[in-house]
Amino acid sequence: MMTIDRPAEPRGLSHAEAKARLHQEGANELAMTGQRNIQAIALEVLREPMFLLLVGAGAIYLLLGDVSDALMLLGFVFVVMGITIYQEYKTERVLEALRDLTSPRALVIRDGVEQRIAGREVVRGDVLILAEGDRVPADAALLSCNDFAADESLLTGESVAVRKLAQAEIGELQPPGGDDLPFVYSGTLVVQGRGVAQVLATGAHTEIGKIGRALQEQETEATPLQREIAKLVRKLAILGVLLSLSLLLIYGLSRGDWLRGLLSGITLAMSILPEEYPVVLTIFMAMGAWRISRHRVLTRRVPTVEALGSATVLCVDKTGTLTQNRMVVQQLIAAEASFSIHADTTPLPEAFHELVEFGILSSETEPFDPMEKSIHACGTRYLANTEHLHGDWALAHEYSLSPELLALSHVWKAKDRKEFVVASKGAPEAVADLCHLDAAQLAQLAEQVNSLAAQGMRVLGVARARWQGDAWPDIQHDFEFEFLGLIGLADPVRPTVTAALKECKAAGIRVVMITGDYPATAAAIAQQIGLDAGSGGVISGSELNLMDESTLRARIVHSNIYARMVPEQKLRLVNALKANGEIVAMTGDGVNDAPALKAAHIGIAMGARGTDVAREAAALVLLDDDFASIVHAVRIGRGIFDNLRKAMAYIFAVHLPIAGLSLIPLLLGWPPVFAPVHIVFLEMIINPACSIAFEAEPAERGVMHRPPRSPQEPLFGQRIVLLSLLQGVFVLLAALAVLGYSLGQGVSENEARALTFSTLVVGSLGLILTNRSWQHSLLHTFDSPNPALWWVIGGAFSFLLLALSVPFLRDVFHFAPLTPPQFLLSFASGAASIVWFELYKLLHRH
Ligand SMILES: Nc1ncnc2c1ncn2[C@@H]1O[C@H](COP(=O)(O)OP(=O)(O)OP(=O)(O)O)[C@@H](O)[C@H]1O
Ligand SMILES: [Cu+]
Repeated sequence: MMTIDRPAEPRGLSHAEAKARLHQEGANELAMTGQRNIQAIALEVLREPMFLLLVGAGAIYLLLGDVSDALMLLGFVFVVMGITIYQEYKTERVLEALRDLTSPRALVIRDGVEQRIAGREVVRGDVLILAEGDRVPADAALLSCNDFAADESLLTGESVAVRKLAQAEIGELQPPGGDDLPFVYSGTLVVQGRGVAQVLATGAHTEIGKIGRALQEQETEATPLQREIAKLVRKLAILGVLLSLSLLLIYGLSRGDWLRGLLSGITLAMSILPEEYPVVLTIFMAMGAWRISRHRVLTRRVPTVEALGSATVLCVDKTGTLTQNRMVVQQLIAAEASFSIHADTTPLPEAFHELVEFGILSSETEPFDPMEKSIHACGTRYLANTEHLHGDWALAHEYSLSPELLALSHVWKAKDRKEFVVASKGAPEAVADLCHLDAAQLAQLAEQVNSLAAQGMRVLGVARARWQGDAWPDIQHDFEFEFLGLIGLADPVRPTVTAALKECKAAGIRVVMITGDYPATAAAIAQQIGLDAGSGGVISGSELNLMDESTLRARIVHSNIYARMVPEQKLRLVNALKANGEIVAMTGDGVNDAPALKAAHIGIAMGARGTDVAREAAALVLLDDDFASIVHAVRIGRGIFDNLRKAMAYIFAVHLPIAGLSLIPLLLGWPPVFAPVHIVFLEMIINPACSIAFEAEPAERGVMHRPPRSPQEPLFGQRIVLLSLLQGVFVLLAALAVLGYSLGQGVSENEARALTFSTLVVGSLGLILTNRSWQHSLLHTFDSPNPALWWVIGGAFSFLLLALSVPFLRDVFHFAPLTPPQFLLSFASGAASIVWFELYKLLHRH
């Protein structure tokens, strides 16, 4: 594998050129599927059963000759429709913004500066930097590359990777097929190497665009929560239809007035109709994803928001997630001597010069690996003006790191020498293996490695060899390596990690460290950050290979540190944890992490370090790669689930008195309390209350002090159903009592209706307040701010007062004016109906 000298760094397009071209030739995107515009949303709303029922009710009013009732109802219909469409539109926008954020990015050079831009902004002529794991954003020709191969199966169906070679002359773009061509195609995957390429075609002009195939979002299966809610909705819908039909029959047969019977049937159907449940679920998930994104975590699959709250194990990489991935050479060991690097001006003793020299020779000339960068920096500091720096040597051959041998070698051609110089570095045990150390040397080495690793340092071994001959040996073992020493690199831990780990512990979430690093290093870092290693000790990659599934499942319960793991082993760990019934979140960044990320319940890719492949496989993307952000997301996820449950309990509870008041008076032979217009009024409280007010409710203080929710635990457990039923029953009883009492006092029908309706409205506003917390008293919740809630409650209450006092509205609602004592009676009864739940909370807490 020969390296090709890179041509002088290309400058790429200028910003102005790129902007003009984007304007002229259009964005680099394929037709998207599944977008909803406002017309589509409106159409969907028009097909809703609620809307059809309202139109039906309006038609009946017309038949009955009640033109003003009919018009009023239709007027309200438009208000409710407006609110619904606005909400859905807003949700859609939120989802779209998320899609934009999570859509592919491209690394380009513009004005000579590397920068990440949205894939859709790539234009013809842009210079792209492509690396292993990237999705190619546009059709392009390679200007330079290193050991480059692409998976073009998307276009050709051929799954074997295609080797690419840069060419000096960029010819015409050719269709895919065949090795050693310079062209790469939009949508295909870089599986090996790095390269710089110039864009030849974008958007619909690319090969994939010509096929007219859109990169489809993968089908998402319904989550348990979605299924649970669908089931609930089905049950309630059937119940509603049956009850409404019975009411129609009873009314028609007993009173002979079929049209009014139909109207009452429709009113009842509207009051039971469970249309809020799926809407609320969608809104909560979308808004939740948006809230999480403000903590620099992007949600690629929205239902993950729900899974976050039940995560029991977080499996995280060490380097870059728990630590900063800012490696600094800290200690050198050569033969028996050791040298600590400090800020002072002590020169580096001669004994260590070769160690650093070969450390540099076994690194890239322009390194991007933080370890290699820091070895270079060390050389610049100590070896400047010595004969140990070789800027003029040419790299003749290289052997890369592999999971089987964690070492890499570079073969150099010096101008003034006949023989080649070989430099190798890698995991100490791998380099020791290359050097064929004897038992005594190995024992001494192990001691030295452990002394560095115990301080949390990453340790690299360095070796040297010579080579004469024309052909390169196949494997690194064929060189005669001589061991030069050890380099210890420190990687500071992230300052936020310790606190985040504490939070996990309190929240009953286990944290598991999976690292490619040496066991002692992993253990030392774990100790520094307070990660509990578990009673089973560190498990290494080679030990893991010897375990069968059942052993692994037994051992994994007691061990939280997995060292010297290769990415492929992450999948086994995920599966073992899943088999033990855990809900697993797993981080990853490389190409080989994708299967584990997919298998985990919550795959988390790294935004800064991660590859496109990892991002595509993951459900969440951490923009700052920080472990603490995962914990934030979990906390938000738990809060969202709580709020969802509160909102659902509220909807459930509030529909009961509405349905009861539509049904029971008729069964008792009393005048009907409700017409459709009253239901519409109540919907105008319920809808924003559950979707806006509960959504904005701050998480309860204890969310991270209780164990994860079991995924089997339904949103509506028996206790919750029972309690919300009771909440509804009490409001119903209060309203019925007011109705019965006032009818008994011989007041007019309209007065009785006004009294009952006021009681119901106050009761349902009370339900909102009391359901804000299932732990703390209503008064306690005044401390936690929620402006949206107060708008909803204030608005509803003001509108009630208007409906009672403005003559025109009074007519519409068929109300009679109330005296202040009468209103007070309604208010007090409504408020009293929630007192029991406050007492229940109080007793339950003690
Ligand atoms: N550029 C390199 N030169 C020499 N050795 C390397 C290099 N990169 C990695 N290694 C060796 O391979 C081992 C594993 O590296 P790997 O990249 O798998 O770990 P990592 O992914 O950086 O760590 P983590 O799993 O904690 O994120 C390292 O501990 C080191 O010994
Ligand atoms: Cu020297």
